[in-house]
Amino acid sequence: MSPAPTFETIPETVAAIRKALPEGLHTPSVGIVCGSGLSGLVESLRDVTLVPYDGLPGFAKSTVPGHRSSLAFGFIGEKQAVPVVAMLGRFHPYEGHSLSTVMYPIRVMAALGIKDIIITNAAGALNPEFSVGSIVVVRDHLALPGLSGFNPLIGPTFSPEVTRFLPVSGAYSPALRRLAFLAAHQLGLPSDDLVEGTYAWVSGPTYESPAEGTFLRRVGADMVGMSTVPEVLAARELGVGVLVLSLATNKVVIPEKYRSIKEEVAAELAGKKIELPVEEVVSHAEVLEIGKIKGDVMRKLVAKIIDLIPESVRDATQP
Ligand SMILES: O=P(O)(O)O[C@H]1O[C@H](CO)[C@@H](O)[C@H]1O
Ligand code: HPA
Repeated sequence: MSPAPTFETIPETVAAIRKALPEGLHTPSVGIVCGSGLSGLVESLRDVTLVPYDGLPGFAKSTVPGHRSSLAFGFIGEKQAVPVVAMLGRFHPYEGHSLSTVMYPIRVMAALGIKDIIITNAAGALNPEFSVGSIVVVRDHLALPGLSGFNPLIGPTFSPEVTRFLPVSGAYSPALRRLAFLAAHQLGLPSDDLVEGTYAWVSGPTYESPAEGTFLRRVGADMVGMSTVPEVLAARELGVGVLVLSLATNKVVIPEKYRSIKEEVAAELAGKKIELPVEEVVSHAEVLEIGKIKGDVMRKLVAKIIDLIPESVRDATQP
């Protein structure tokens, strides 16, 4: 496991990044986190400067296929040239990274000056009304590891300035969520493409068993994934406005009724012909494939949302 970075290394990391950047990009106002297979979001950026994670104090290397290990700085927007920084690749606890390492890039982006962050991820759909390819504007979360003793903010507070007891009831900015739906409308996306829901954070790296999927659905989750929530907490702790967009890359297997091998054997012994069900299995290859198919829509949506964020909002800390 990489050593946990602390707030004391932030100035050093910020200085190393700024040294690699042209003047106009020193203070990005919006951050973007690219989820699995979604690094193509960078194609919306103009005048890009890449800063590899390798060599940045406190940064690790992403080991997951579909995650590059670089920060991309550039400008987005038709109406205005908004300076942004995108993480091409994130860190997940299941890779063996500490939660501090997972949150560190968000804290660095906040120190660089971002006021808002758009966090994207690939996730499994639990809500039966969602289709593969739906984009979910996250309105709330269920932090399963957090509820069971692995809250990312356990331990010494990150810096003397942040609160010990972070409220998360309003973590997902209503103002930014509103802009997401306005942006979808302006892009002419079909209304079913963009929906709202609650994201359940699990540790992974296994996908959910049918019983786990059933449990998560019953307790109110619409989507499930292995990332994002630590990043949301790190951003909110520092007053950064948060928008999370989850791409439904697969449906989580939630059986209406379990297949009964006992009944199948009985039927076989009685000489009856039975039809065997097709077993559904999720794979990361499928997750990346949907990311590729929907990547362009996600890219246009994120660019449009950034274009719609009024300067007054970008320049003020989100409520
Ligand atoms: O959340 P992101 O990084 O998009 O990736 C999602 O896809 C991977 C599983 O296929 C897991 O890492 C899950 O969290
Ligand atoms: N479960 C957890 N994480 C995921 C999934 C899933 O089904 N799909 C993509 N990331």
